[in-house]
Amino acid sequence: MSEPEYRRDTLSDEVAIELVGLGKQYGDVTALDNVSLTVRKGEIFGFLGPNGAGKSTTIDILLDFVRPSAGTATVLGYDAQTDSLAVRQTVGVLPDGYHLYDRLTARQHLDFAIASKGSDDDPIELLERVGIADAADRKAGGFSKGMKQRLVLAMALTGSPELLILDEPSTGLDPNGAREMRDIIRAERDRGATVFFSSHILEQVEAVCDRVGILRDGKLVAVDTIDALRDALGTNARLILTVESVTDDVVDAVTTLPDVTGVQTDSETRLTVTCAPATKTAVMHAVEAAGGTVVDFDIEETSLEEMFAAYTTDDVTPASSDDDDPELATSSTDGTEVRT
Ligand SMILES: Nc1ncnc2c1ncn2[C@@H]1O[C@H](COP(=O)(O)OP(=O)(O)OP(=O)(O)O)[C@@H](O)[C@H]1O
Repeated sequence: MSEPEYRRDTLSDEVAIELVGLGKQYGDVTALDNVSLTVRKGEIFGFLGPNGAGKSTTIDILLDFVRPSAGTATVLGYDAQTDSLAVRQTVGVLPDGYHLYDRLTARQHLDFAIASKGSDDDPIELLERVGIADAADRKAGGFSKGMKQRLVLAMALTGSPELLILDEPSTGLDPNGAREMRDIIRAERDRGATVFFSSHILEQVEAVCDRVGILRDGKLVAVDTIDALRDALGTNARLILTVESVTDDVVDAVTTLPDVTGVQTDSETRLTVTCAPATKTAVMHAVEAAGGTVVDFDIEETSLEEMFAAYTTDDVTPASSDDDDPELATSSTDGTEVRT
């Protein structure tokens, strides 16, 4: 058995993508710096990061469009550089800025993809999946941005690949298209495929991803579920209390608590308290001890944007999740589901 075969057999059981110490230098620019990551088979993995973080460079290395300066990338057990033909044959790809042939129809593009993959897919069925079957015999040159994106996705789905690598798949899609994209990504995972995709659209990522990795300046700064990353921030919980009467005593009692950074009286019965997550219970106790009666509460979780900013800018620093307050991880007094 040859060496590449051996590597594929051993690694491909559980691992879809393996990056080890991956680095890429463009002259003085460090596009990737010692990135190590394992994407498991069968998961939907979101690859996030601000503009210029290195997402496309990583994907380009996986597909051997770009050679790394350091480290290795393995795709379904194949070395991305030495076995790049096998990778391209096996993987479904939606690259950044894919070039379509203006004078060929959607059907002809699919025929080409089907022949390249050696699959027996029906081009119309593929076009139906991505919602452009009625444009099968129109030339791609006249397609809108979203239609082009859908056509490239149909090409990526050809041959039911074990792994889909999608670079910004929602680019150019309207809200319906974005929803259909999410449905397709889930359906692909459900049939057993692995989906690795980069995105700026955080709601899209949260809606479908099992785990995410966040790149910043070429470094991988976090890998986990969105919930775990949000919990790890541990900052800026906002507790919105409805109290029978917001008295001065109640406000004073809350304001003097340690780890309370803001108290705002919204109305005679509403108080918004900004505090560390672990202080939320103490706030409720303080209100009651000062003679207030809490009739309802709600907790605002860190928004996706705040979370993304925390991991990718210097303004906010991710903290440990050890100070989470399990007492409040239930529901508010009006039965509304809340999260800490
Ligand atoms: N061919 C190239 N020559 C020089 N620098 C490059 C080249 N390709 C990428 N870079 C640089 O490498 C860094 C990473 O770029 P990359 O395109 O991978 O980021 P990205 O995360 O995909 O960004 P975006 O979200 O804007 O697409 C950037 O600083 C970019 O300018």
